[in-house]
Amino acid sequence: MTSISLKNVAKKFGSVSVLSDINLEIKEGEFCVFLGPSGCGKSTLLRMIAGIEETKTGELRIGGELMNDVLPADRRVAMVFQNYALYPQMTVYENMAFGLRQAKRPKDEIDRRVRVAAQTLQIEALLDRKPKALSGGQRQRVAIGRAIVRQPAVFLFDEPLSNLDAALRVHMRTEIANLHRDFAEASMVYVTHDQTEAMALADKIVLLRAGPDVQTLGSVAQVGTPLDLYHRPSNLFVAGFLGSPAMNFLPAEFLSSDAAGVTVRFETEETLNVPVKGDHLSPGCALTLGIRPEHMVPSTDETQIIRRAVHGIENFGEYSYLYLTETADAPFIAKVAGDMLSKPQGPMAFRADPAACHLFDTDGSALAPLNDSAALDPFASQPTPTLD
Ligand SMILES: Nc1ncnc2c1ncn2[C@@H]1O[C@H](COP(=O)(O)OP(=O)(O)OP(=O)(O)O)[C@@H](O)[C@H]1O
Repeated sequence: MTSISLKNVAKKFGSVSVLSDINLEIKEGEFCVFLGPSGCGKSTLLRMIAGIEETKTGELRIGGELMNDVLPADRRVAMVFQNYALYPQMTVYENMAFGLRQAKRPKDEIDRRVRVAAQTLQIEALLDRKPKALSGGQRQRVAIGRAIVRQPAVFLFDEPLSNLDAALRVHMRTEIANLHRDFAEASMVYVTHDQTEAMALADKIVLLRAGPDVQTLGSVAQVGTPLDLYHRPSNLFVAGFLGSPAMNFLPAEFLSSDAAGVTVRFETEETLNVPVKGDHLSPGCALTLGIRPEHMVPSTDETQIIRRAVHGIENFGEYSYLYLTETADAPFIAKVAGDMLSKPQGPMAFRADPAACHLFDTDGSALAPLNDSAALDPFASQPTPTLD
């Protein structure tokens, strides 16, 4: 049993609170990613699981056992740090063997475990080198190897790839996914502020948010699978955090609600229907419509249309961004296939697929979809194109 459970966990540094009321269940074998903006408390939460930071408020359990007062070395966790934290005076072999020697494991067992881990990570040829003679990617492999040899129940990763260049990050990401497959029973908790890494690796994302100022607390904004958070954000923060370019937000006025959903009107007098529940809303109340750039599809339809002038274009060959506002303050972007436009132009019509539209209440919470499963992945029911 290597599940991790946090109940009403909070954290203060002196008088400054950084985390409040964290309740989480991470299942055995699950790959859980803590994602969120800088300073929201991701690393602090990870370090609390590791035991490097104390947990004085709430309950932290690993495998059902209360860990609040258990020393880091006795938690069966291994942590991989962003800066690798290798001992510069030791060889790769000695770095990987260090924890086992401290634990007074027999010499032949240490040797066997180090060599198996080195083989898994393809660093056997580097065992006699010192860290300064390694590339960034090789150093990170050694740091991961040092975690593997301890055969932990829980792997903790604190932004392990952020010091690597873009190509190597993608490569190491695959290696970490393979590690998860090879150590299927170990739970993995991974901190990053990179949403691509989170989407690619996670079984479950815990998206944390910081308060509006440094005195307010980090808290959980939403927990779910990557696609759950992407397709069904429960609030404006989650909707705006995941996705690049970010989701477009447009102020809208509530007009009516019926069995087909909610109808809203924009300043431009255009109206849209969104399949969400709105029985509780009063006419005229202010809402926010959310639609992702890739769901703004050029169209000749007459209904469900948003018409805007194209003020700027970025062509990337495979796709382009059309900028539909003059200023960058509140960007409104359509991401369209290919390079359909070469210069700005007057009003152009985009169809906003109802299933891909989100509506948010004045407090920022998402209005519930009429059909939960459809909203989770609005395009799941579309047939896969075939090559005839
Ligand atoms: N030892 C400490 N003493 C005082 N404040 C701390 C300490 N460690 C962290 N903090 C504060 O706690 C908050 C959360 O820090 P933490 O490093 O957990 O955030 P993070 O989400 O991991 O950020 P980043 O992505 O920038 O690493 C920050 O405001 C930070 O300044």
